[in-house]
Amino acid sequence: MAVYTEVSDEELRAFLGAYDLGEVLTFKGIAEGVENSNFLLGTRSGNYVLTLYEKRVHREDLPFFLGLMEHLASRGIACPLPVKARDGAVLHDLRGRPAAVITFLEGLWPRRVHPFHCQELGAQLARLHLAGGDFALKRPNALSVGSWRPLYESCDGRADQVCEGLAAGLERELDRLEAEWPAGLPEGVIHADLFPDNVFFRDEKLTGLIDFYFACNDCFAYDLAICMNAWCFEPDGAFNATKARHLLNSYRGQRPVGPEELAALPILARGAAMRFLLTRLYDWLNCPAGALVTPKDPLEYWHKLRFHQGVRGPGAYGLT
Ligand SMILES: Nc1ncnc2c1ncn2[C@@H]1O[C@H](COP(=O)(O)OP(=O)(O)OP(=O)(O)O)[C@@H](O)[C@H]1O
Ligand SMILES: N[C@@H](CCO)C(=O)O
Repeated sequence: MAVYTEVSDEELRAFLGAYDLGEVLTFKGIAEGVENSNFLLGTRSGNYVLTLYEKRVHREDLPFFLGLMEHLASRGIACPLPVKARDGAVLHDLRGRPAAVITFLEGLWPRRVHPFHCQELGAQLARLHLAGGDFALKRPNALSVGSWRPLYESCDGRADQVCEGLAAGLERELDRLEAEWPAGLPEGVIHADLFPDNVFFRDEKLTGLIDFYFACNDCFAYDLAICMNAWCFEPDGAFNATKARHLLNSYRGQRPVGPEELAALPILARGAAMRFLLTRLYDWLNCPAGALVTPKDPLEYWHKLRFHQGVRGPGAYGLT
């Protein structure tokens, strides 16, 4: 999250007039994150997060995201619940943007990832995939392979401003991903952005998942690849096969992963790295002046992508 759109006291009062949340006690912007404008909201009835949906979230997708949180919570996956206003709706407008209030989830996200975090994550990711099985709505992945070249082109040939040679490397990789992207793998609802800052823990136990605003229908193994990239590299860039083994094996303890899914992991991990590299590159080059946001480093994902380019099979991910 971040704050792109400020909300004045009067605007907040008018907006919350439609809810039964009680007197406002605290209200402050959350600097963490990069996608939407988020505020911590404390009222007489409890703590909430107020989100104004920004650039990448389309209004027509919000019923999917908010409905999915309700669905998963009803299936025992701890996640925030959208709060209904008195008119029964969870979505309203604030400063010209769609906005919603969701419940605040207790817990801390891991600043330093240990293998036990990956183990907890793997099992919960599989449970999420299973729990999404009977969710009625569908949403294709708007950030899958077909979107990467247009996203790259929207960076106007400026990739080399970030790193000399990046443009040529990305173009070669896009050709390869477009030619080899797997089809026909088992699919369903995936989170698609399950980074450490979206997973809360208390002691060594996972307590909840947040940030479902990229959730979509896509192959389950792609979600695993996203998590492997986000959780199994060390701060110095080294891949940690022990963490990957914990992640993959605890996932497999809840949902069997077929040989075709395992074989696809290296290319899926390259694609997952490309997806986050490109959104980061775009944001790096187009950071709005005055917004409370720290853009994330695109090159972190270029290094991850380069690692997977050298991988010959899923054995590199700690599997035997
Ligand atoms: N329901 C919630 N309960 C508690 N904290 C929350 C909740 N929603 C968001 N936060 C806090 O706000 C931070 C940013 O939220 P979130 O990850 O949803 O933002 P984002 O803009 O989608 O960013 P990114 O995708 O970069 O993680 C979280 O790391 C967490 O600290
Ligand atoms: N989790 C993403 C930001 C939200 O898309 C990243 O780290 O690039």
